[in-house]
Amino acid sequence: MAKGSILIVDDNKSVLTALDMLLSNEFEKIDCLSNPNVIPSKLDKEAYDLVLLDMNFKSGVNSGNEGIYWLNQIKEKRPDTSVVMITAYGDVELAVNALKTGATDFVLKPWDNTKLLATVRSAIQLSQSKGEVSSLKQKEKDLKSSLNSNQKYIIGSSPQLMEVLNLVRKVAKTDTNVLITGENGTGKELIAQEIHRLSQRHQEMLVGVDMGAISETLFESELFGHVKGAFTDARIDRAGKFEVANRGTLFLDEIGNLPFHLQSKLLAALQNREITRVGSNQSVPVDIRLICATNRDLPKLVEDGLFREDLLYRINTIHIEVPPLRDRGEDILVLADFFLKKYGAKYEKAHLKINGQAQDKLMRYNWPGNIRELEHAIEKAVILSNNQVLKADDFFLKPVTGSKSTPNTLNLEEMEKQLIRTALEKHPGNISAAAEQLGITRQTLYNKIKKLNM
Ligand SMILES: Nc1ncnc2c1ncn2[C@@H]1O[C@H](COP(=O)(O)OP(=O)(O)OP(=O)(O)O)[C@@H](O)[C@H]1O
Repeated sequence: MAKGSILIVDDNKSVLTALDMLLSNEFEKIDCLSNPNVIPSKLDKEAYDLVLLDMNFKSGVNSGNEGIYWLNQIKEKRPDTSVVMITAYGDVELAVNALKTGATDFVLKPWDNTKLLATVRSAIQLSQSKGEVSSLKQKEKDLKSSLNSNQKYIIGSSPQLMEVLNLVRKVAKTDTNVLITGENGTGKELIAQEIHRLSQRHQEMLVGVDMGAISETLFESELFGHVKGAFTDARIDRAGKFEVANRGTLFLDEIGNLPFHLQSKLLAALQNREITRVGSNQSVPVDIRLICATNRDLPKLVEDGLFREDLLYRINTIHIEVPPLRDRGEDILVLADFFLKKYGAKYEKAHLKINGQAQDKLMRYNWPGNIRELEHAIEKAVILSNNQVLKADDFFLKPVTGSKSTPNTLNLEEMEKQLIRTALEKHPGNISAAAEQLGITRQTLYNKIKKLNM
């Protein structure tokens, strides 16, 4: 017996009985109604794959209007249900009218059993496919909203961060391309997520691609998709990131790592707003909002011939620079407190605190790994400490070395900062000793720390 539920509505009892007998041999569930007024309450209780609906209920009136009326009612209540109209009159106009209103098909009385069964089967199939499409669409919607709800909060209250967030709010509502720059771990991806969340595309996907992690051979297939057989491993058709992000936002992270010879392919897709899957010759239009991020100096890469100037112009309509954590003053402690609560809860160590000396240490450190490094430092301290109050020694921070903290282009102010930092690192929590090492008084050191916004 085939899967399928059918509601037959006809005021002619003998028609109802004949159809019931014919169809109940073939399909799982058949219900009959002789009074169409019961249709709405019946449909409230049950979803049918098919309604076989009489066109003319009032004897002597063959306008078909009552059938059309009930057809509309059914479509409104159950848009996925197929409706096949039954009429004794071969009126083509009526049939066309019913089809235009949303009927799936038309059957004439007296009917031919084989033909009627074929019509019913295909109408049921259509309704079941529509149901599947609706449920897939719903699943897609749920998936998108659950993906988008994984958004993390942006913590911080420094004027530097506020400036960034103001810019984010301004550009989010537009469709302009945005380039986000900043050191590793400053929160560039988080800013991209925030732009998407505040944009008109927020119900669609934010699709991220790490341009530094895609192998050159798979670049085109990853971004533009491929058709079955395009290359040895292409066993099925597959959409690329551009297509998946259609109507949403495409986030190209580490754009500065994209090899030069692939940049023109990306540029072409962005300019033409269409892509062609690998192995296909059909172009597909795509509607995406583009956000790129990098920790590299793109104008310098252009100067060195490593990044296309036309691509840079295309991606940086709006430029957002995310400042490093060391320049965000108060944010260090605000974020430290946030991560303390987060990991305190995770490792079941509630009400942890950071003492003054440890706060000083966190404030003075230059955080080359930015917020990511701060988060790891706090997590580690929470795991390893046995006390309620975390002390300076609980934070294992890398000694300030390497090119990031001492670039060749230090100016006088930066050199001063650097020297003060090193002295403070050497004498954690002991301002007097640090001042002595620097050959200045304690008060002068305080004044300098304040003036240099350290
Ligand atoms: N303002 C913030 N509030 C809370 N968490 C933050 C904030 N900024 C960054 N983070 C967290 O720090 C980590 C690093 O952030 P993110 O990945 O966005 O940085 P990024 O600049 O994109 O890094 P990379 O350049 O290495 O890709 C993430 O776990 C992120 O959730």
